Amino acid sequence: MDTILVVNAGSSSVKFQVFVVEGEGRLLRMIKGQVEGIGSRPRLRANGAGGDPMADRAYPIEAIPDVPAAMSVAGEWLRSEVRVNPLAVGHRVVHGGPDYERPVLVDHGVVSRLERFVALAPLHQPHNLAPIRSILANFPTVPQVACFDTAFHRTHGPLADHYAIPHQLHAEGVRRYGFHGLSYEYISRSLPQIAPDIAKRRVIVAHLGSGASMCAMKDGLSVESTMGFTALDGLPMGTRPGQLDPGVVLYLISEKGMAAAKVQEFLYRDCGLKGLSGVSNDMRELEASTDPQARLAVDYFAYRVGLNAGMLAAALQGLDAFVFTAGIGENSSGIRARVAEQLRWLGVTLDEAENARHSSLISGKNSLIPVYVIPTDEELMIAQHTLSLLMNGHSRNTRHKRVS
Ligand SMILES: Nc1ncnc2c1ncn2[C@@H]1O[C@H](COP(=O)(O)OP(=O)(O)O)[C@@H](O)[C@H]1O
Ligand SMILES: CC(=O)OP(=O)(O)O
Ligand SMILES: [Mg+2]
Repeated sequence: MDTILVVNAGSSSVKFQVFVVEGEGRLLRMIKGQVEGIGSRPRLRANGAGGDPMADRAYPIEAIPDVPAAMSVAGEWLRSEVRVNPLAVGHRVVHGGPDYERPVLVDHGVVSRLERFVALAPLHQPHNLAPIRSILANFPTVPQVACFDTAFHRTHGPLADHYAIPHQLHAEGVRRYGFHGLSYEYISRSLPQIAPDIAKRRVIVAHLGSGASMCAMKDGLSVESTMGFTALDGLPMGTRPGQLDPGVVLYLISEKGMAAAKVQEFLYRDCGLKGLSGVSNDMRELEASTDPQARLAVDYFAYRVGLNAGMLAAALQGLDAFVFTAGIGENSSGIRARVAEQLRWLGVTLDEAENARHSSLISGKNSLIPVYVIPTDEELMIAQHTLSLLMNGHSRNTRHKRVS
């Protein structure tokens, strides 16, 4: 049986799926699993093709303190209990920089070029590259494909791609890349089936997970995003602040004497919902808490989603649909209701019962803008890209520009 293994390391989870490759390049999902709750309540869950449970194990926080530990647990489970022996492995790689605008077959040269972006995505890039390196070393004949979060946003025009800084920096690669592109690509490809009337129109997709961003789509393509050069900008996240006056960073350096590495650690790990609430980085815990700071963090999150929706609606010059996806967007009816409140001025209303049921269409009958919940599937996108590179035997991406 030919299979494709997909690995997706996020900031609070390691997700994996195994697909069987059937005739005519059809993919059939065989296993879907994740180690989630890294840093809060680690848990390994995996289901088989029909959703049948294959594993559900909770771990103490010290047993899986970080993404590498989660990767080992997932890898060990796949090796010992599933004995996967894949035809190819597809990886999510968060930062593709200015060079990579589509998925690419990986070799040592590609890995070293992608290493240059580790500093631009320190929560993700090292963990995306580690399994690639390990498979290259141990199974050098297994083809591997890197699929980039940044690639889907390469359709941005110059206004969305620039910061107001001297041009030389843009030429070096200091650009507004945008992330979560595999998730947005999946939503873009799903919309024609789910909502054919709006698929080609002006849509805001809110990818609300541990990392969170929003994308303005027109005709199924990304025209603007809340994230930029790194995955720090835009919405508040589990442990990242989102939009922040750069003056705060200068203050940390000049007044608090923080070195660059300390500032990086602070911005990626100590801010966001965790920093603001002082309670948790996990939205489930914040929603369950009566702590006033936890309440503030939840309100702040919904408020900032609303503010950013206004910005993206301006980029689109109107709005025809709003889509929720990812961990919070798919599972928290409470956050969706709060966000919808923030969008009331646009004529958005929710149907409470449909929202509570996590239905696909959750807007009220008289809502001026339809609101959808679409579970994302970054791993399916990666598997499809991996298979198509295998079948078409595509060459490696060769445009290489300087980044720093
Ligand atoms: N039922 C729920 N209610 C509220 N938040 C949830 C729920 N389920 C998951 N989440 C949130 O989703 C986050 C994980 O989202 P996910 O998209 O998987 O993130 P990542 O890919 O960055 O690890 C968790 O940190 C948690 O805050
Ligand atoms: C780019 C990013 O923030 O990814 P994730 O949400 O998976 O952490
Ligand atoms: Mg994710």
